[in-house]
Amino acid sequence: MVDRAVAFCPGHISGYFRRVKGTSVQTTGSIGAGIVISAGVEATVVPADQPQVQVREVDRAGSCSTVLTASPPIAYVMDRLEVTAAVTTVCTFPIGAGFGLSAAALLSATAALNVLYDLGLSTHQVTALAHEAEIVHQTGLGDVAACQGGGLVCREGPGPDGTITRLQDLMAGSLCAVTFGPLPTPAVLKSGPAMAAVEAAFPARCPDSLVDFFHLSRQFAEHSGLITPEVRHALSLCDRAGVPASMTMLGNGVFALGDSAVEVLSAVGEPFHLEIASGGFSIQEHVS
Ligand SMILES: Nc1ncnc2c1ncn2[C@@H]1O[C@H](COP(=O)(O)OP(=O)(O)OP(=O)(O)O)[C@@H](O)[C@H]1O
Ligand SMILES: CC(C)(CO)[C@@H](O)C(=O)[O-]
Repeated sequence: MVDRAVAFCPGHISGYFRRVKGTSVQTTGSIGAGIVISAGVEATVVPADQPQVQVREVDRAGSCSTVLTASPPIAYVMDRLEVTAAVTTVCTFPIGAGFGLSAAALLSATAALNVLYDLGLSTHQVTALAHEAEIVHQTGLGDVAACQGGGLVCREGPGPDGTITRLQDLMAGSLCAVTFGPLPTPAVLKSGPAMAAVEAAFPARCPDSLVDFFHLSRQFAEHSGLITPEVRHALSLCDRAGVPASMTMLGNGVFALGDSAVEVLSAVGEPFHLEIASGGFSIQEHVS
């Protein structure tokens, strides 16, 4: 009998995406490209009589505070699994800023619940359920599929079983991001005009390098209609300094590549240092 299980899942920044409506939730999602980042979500689960979720964020000073006391997509997972538990998620990056944290929370919580209650789900079944919750709640489209592994990810088919190519061991140089506040994913995904512009802007090929990824992402961002005034200002500073940069999808923020990126973005915010993760979600610990 396990008393507590802990799992971790990296986050994901989408550079460009296009929604795909399939014939089932598993074939519904998005195609596009992004990077899986080492910052993500750790989920700890313990048995409880009622489903409970606490969403905690650690700020830059290291202090941890509860930012939400509910997470409908995680509650959905418990309902589908017919289990109740107290789930605590902890992240070090802000929620709603384009770091794919809803997907990371879903994958880590589902994986931990599987261990806690010895449910016998395969990795594929854990991923399928997390993706289902993400699609049903419109908290994301392609992040669960991306966070099955690491690297620079190109998804050419929707859902966790779509064709996914991962470029690993990239000569990344320095990567960083700034955020100017949340851009709630469900609000954008539910907007017809926003999604029509996104569809028209989609660059229909995979990147062959990190620099190419920034180039394609920026082309997409420029045509997507999603660039906010703060993002425009930050992108102009990057352009002037010759720093490849684009908008974090879907968040009101910018991510950038290269040794001078931190300095340039420091003029508009406090940059988060990014690392490309080499793998996807995993169980960290279970205590009997
Ligand atoms: N760390 C988390 N732990 C638990 N639930 C979360 C977490 N992050 C997001 N969620 C759930 O997903 C909902 C939507 O979050 P949202 O998709 O805007 O954030 P995000 O995934 O960080 O952003 P994005 O999808 O743009 O990268 C939240 O209201 C919450 O219910
Ligand atoms: C919709 C999205 C841009 C943000 O959650 C991402 O999930 C994606 O690439 O599908």
